[in-house]
Amino acid sequence: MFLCLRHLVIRRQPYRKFYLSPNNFTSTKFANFPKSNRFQRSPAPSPAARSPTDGHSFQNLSPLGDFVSVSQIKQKLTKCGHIFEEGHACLILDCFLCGQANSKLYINKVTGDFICFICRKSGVWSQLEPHLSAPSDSPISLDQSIELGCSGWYKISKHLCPVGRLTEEERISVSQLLDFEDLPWNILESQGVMFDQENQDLYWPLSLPEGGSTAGYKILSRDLSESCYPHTSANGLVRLKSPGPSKSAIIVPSLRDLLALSFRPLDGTDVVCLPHGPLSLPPLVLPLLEGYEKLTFWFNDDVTSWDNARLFARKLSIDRCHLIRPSKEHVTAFVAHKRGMNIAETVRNARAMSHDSIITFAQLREDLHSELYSADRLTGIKWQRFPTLNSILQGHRRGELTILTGPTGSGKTTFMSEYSLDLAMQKVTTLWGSFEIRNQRLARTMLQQMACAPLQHHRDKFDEWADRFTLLPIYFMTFHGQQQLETVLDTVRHAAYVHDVAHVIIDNVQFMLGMSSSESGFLDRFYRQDALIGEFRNFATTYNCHVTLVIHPRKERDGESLSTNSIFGGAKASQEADNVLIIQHKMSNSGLKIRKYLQVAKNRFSGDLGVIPLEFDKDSLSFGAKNLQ
Ligand SMILES: Nc1ncnc2c1ncn2[C@@H]1O[C@H](COP(=O)(O)OP(=O)(O)OP(=O)(O)O)[C@@H](O)[C@H]1O
Repeated sequence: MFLCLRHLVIRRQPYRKFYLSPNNFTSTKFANFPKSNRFQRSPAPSPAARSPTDGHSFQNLSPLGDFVSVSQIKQKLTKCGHIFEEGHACLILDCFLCGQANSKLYINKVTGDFICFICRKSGVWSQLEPHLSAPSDSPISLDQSIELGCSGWYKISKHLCPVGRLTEEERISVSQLLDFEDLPWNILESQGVMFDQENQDLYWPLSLPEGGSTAGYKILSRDLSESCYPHTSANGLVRLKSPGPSKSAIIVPSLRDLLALSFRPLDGTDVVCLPHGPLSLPPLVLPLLEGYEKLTFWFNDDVTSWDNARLFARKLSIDRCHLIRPSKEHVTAFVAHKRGMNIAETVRNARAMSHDSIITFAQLREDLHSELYSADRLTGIKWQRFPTLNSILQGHRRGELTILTGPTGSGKTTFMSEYSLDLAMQKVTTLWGSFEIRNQRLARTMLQQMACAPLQHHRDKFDEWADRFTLLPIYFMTFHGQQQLETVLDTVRHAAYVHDVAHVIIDNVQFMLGMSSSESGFLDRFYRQDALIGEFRNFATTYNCHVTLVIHPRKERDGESLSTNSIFGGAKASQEADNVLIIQHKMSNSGLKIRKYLQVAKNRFSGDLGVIPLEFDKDSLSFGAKNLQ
């Protein structure tokens, strides 16, 4: 029944291991690898792992294949006589697959995936490699090619009309809906924007370069929210070109920001709106920004925007990225326009995002100042369902490691499901590694928790709820049962690069420790768990991603409370963790009822500890505040 939940399921496939970690970056092998691309090699998901909505991204086009480093790719290209240009995120060469005039082949320097926007051939390095030395007139047929058009488009298009056909009354109504009095209709018309007369949404084509085709649509709804069609695989850009050649661009998260900047175009500077706003920057979008020498992020000052601007800058090559930093006066481009502020000056004041290896306090001061004006950045994203958790932990912050433990069957998975759902509903991109229970069951629990009602009694509502759930940024790994640590780590790193994942949950780590129960096997498991925790700690820091590890307790004696010492393994788990959460049981005074509570046993951020009662509601499978539809 849950097959129709169209979330990407990441399936790890065997491949030749090859790492580009920050630690081995200095080796000669990778000496030429750009600083911004210090990511580890990632695995290729199988074609079977593709979701129907994700058919267009690099990641989903990746079949099985060996991996190579950027230096190996360069060597191979040179050996086969291909002249390439070293771009910021890609290697760029004339597309020998189609040979059409001006067609370019972009090869991602981190993943090795390739794309040509003219012939629309795309895939992974192992697919391209055999064709590098093929004579140019030999027929080339790649296993995978993508059609960047939108197959389901005709279903929507019957309600759409070009904005040029709107009556004056309709235009006034749209301007009011968007709170945009001086909406520049000429721009909307020239960009081919369409209006959905049924839902009153604006459909803005996401364009691709060179062929000028459409990769999907960015939709601005009447409630001012923005989404994409197709939902996750719309990978083009909305771009306002400045007159004349442009070597720089301002990157804004929303269409209203883009329109606001159309009034005072800056010489030689384009304005670009990302398909998924500040939430993710798919690798397919990187080639579209290759031509710019300078990129300036003008995002909001919320914690997700701030964190992701830094992540995106790493993907795009941080050396060319600038940021309009949150300050007391920080407003979005849309608000700046409404207030008649000096846009050119704001853009001029954007600061470079890269620092030299040695910096002074004067440079750090900027960051500290910005941090103070973005309170959320310090304290993290607040849970809607667990207000007491907010008062103890202050919020959910990137780059931290949390350990959740509790007796067998105490509700660790159920609690973590709701805890992560709450965050995902606030746009925290989440990757679930559920080794113990199948994704179908986990998805059912989450859907029930989102709906706050038992699914089996509301079958008629299933489609409505599933549609809502589909929009949440949640990905599931398809692992089940015992897995190799490296296999899981590779998948997690891949997801961090491709999907900008902000929260990874591993439930539970015992499934990466092997099965042995002999004495030496037991010690070995201790050792392996320490290594595992070290690896995930490293990942959390390097990728600025929050990792939550579910770990079984070491011993469970009836009636005895657990402590940080009860976590399975050595002391490494509690030492490395920033937060330790323990689900505890407590017998009521009458001895008839078991009460559960969540104990915050470690909190590195503020040091505050405490307990949160967990009242389980069986209908909604929920511990959190009720009536939160
Ligand atoms: N407080 C609770 N009261 C009653 N039932 C609960 C409670 N919490 C969870 N459950 C139910 O108990 C079952 C087991 O819960 P869950 O899988 O979350 O526990 P767990 O601690 O992760 O288990 P394990 O130790 O096997 O990993 C589920 O069916 C869940 O719906």
